[in-house]
Amino acid sequence: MSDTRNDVSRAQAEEAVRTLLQWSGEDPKREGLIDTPKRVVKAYEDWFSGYALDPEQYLARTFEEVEGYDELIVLRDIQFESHCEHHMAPIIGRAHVGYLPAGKVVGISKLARVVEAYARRFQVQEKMTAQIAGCIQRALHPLGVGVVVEAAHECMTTRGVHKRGVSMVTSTMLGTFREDARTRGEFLQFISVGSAHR
Ligand SMILES: Nc1nc2c(ncn2[C@@H]2O[C@H](COP(=O)(O)OP(=O)(O)OP(=O)(O)O)[C@@H](O)[C@H]2O)c(=O)[nH]1
Ligand SMILES: [Zn+2]
Repeated sequence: MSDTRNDVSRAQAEEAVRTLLQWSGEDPKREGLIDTPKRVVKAYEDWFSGYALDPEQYLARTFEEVEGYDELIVLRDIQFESHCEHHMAPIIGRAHVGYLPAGKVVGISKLARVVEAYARRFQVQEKMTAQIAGCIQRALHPLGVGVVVEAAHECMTTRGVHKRGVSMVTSTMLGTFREDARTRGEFLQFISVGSAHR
């Protein structure tokens, strides 16, 4: 892993963590905290790895053998972890993604990869929801796309208003999902049907 990213050296990033520790009331030099800046920077590489990814590229490979399939395709309960851009606090949730193909069909894991690539960035839930839908629209040109995201924002649970058990639900509907109540209804029905994993 490169030592400098986006014009910031690893040493500078670690120093920033040390500053926050000290600002919080800690002694960054005490034994238990010596390696913490290093760990936090490593964790950031994981949590924010999405900036280095090009989500559309995951949808470049399509399956011709299923090109005749012209019904709804839905991947539901795609779990994700993100961070809110206002407080840098975790957003934990799941996304449901559906599209009505117009020829191009992708491997289903790729839809989850698109969600991951956008989740591993600083986010606003509405923006992430629209980004996922827009990416699928641009890459596959389907007849329609629907994305529903349900998530808990830790900036609302562990701080601030301190409300547990609150979920934010957002959706972006494009094409037939927006214009045709039947397609939208079928999608919403698909994602609300009980899953074995819930
Ligand atoms: N719409 C939207 N709001 C978000 C999201 N993540 C966090 N927020 C909200 O962003 C707002 C930021 O409000 P501010 O008043 O600037 O920040 P704050 O003083 O920390 O607000 P409180 O959280 O109410 O303490 C808060 O209401 C958060 O709940 C998101 O994904 N979408
Ligand atoms: Zn927040």
